[in-house]
Formats: sequence, structure tokens, C-alpha cells
Amino acid sequence: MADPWQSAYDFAVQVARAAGAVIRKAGEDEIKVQTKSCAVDLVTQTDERVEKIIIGSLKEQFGDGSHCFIGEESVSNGQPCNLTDKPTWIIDPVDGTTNFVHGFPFVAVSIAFAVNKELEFGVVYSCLEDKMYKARKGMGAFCDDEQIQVSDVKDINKSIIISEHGTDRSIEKVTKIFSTMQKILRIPVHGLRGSGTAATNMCLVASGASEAFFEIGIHCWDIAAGVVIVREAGGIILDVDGGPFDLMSRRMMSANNDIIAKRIIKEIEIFEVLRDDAPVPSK
Ligand SMILES: O=P(O)(O)O[C@H]1[C@H](O)[C@@H](O)[C@H](O)[C@@H](O)[C@@H]1O
Ligand SMILES: [Mg+2]
Repeated sequence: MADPWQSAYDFAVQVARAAGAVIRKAGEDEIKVQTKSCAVDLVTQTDERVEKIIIGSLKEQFGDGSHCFIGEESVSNGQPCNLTDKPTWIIDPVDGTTNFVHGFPFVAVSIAFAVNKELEFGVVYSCLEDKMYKARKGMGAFCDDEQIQVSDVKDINKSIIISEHGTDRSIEKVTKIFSTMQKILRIPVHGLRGSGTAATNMCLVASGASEAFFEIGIHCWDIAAGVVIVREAGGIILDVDGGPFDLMSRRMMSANNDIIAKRIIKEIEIFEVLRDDAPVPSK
């Protein structure tokens, strides 16, 4: 049977690499910063421009109208965020926007592709490191041309765990996030880390550099590509309560194995977040 998505996958890699070059170039000039949901949820003209370039390139290649697009900045500007059975591109043009603004060296272009709500492939280009992570369902995960594999560590005391504090600075959420981090540190684990971009964090789990990354508050575009990459590197993806993963729930646990995942899940203090596909309240 013809392989329907190989050419789309190859094209996504090309588009991610080209988008990364635009981000690197933009980082050399003065960056104009705006905010979205709160004072620390940053967005720049580069986020907007790169998303337009990516979606424009994909529409040119697959522009018969049968493909759908979920992009961070399109959604932020009012587009719906509903995953249907149609071929759908899920795009974070600049994952690690705050890092980009500060010149902190972890910024990723994340492009995922789903059909019938199944993630078919994911591409994460860490553009300041010039590392291309990619994976197709059932075909393994790669960093550039090297196949990658999750860590084989089963002893939680010998693990590095990644988490992020996100952009919500409410006392309720900050308290729960840091109480969770404190409990994990005191297990003890070897260390807690965070790159500042969910997509990169997932690639660090996929490449064996960390045993788990979890976060409550991320969006589908931050993690969709990383989900495929972690799964194809032999890892697992769960909800933060240990249940089945739901791409639109804004909660995710990615780990090298079930033992590590379940041990960390025991420490997570869960707080509620609005789903990505929640109906937009009428103005
Ligand atoms: O950089 P963006 O695309 O906004 O996504 C990040 C988000 O802003 C942070 O709050 C999260 O902690 C990161 O995991 C996301 O990658
Ligand atoms: Mg982003």
C-alpha cells in the first residue's frame, strides 16, 4: 500500500528547518515583545511571522482544503482549536518564546500531523542547537540521522526529572507547582531541570537525557510533536493522574517507563486548567 504521509513528513522537516533559520536571524535584531494571557505570557512578531510562513508553506503543498491547521498564534487570535478526523497540522512556531526574547538557548519549532485524531508524525527543530528531532508512528525516533532511545533507568533515585512552572503566577498554582517540585526533589532524585520549552523537554526524555517531563498548563501545540517522538523512542505518555493521555486536556506526563512515571505521578498536586477545545465564552 502506498505510504500516504512520507512526503508530508519530509516536507514538514524542510519547513521546520527553514522556520528555524528565520527565528535565528530574527534573534539577531531587536525583538519587539507583546503579552497574551498575562504579563509573562510573551509573544513576538517572529511567533506570528513564522506561523504564517509554516502554514503558508503547508497550504501551498497541501492546499486542496482538506487539511486543517491548529497554530498557537492563530488560536490566540481567535481561531477554533478543535481536533477533527481531518488531516490536521498542529503547530507551535516558536516554542520557548520567553527564551527567544532573552537569548536563552532553547527555542524549538514544533510541527505535528494527525489523521482521525491519531498523531502520525512529529518534528521538533531545536533551532539554536541546530538539532532536528523527528518521528513517524511505528518507525522510530531520530535526532538528525541518529536513532534515539529513552533512558533505561528504573531507579527514581537515579533520575533527572523535568518540569516547568508555566505562565500562571496565581498563588494557588504557584504553590501547587513548587510543592510538587519540592516533593520530587526530596524523593530524592538526582535533579530537577526545565529548558523552558515543552517540545525540547520531550526530546530530552526521548534522547535519554532525562527520565520524565510533566506539565499542567501546556497546550496541544507545545507537545503534539513531542508525543510522537517520545513514544517512538520507547517512552510512554500519560495524563498527570496516570490515566490515558488526552491531547486537548493541557496535562501531560512523558516518561521513559511506567515505574518512573507512576512514582512521579504520586507527587503531582493537580490543578484545573481549561481544555484547549473548551468552547470559547461568547463576548
Ligand atoms: O513558548 P511557548 O510556545 O509559549 O510555550 C511554553 C509556555 O509558554 C510555557 O509556559 C511552558 O512552561 C512551556 O512548557 C511551553 O513550551
Ligand atoms: Mg509558542
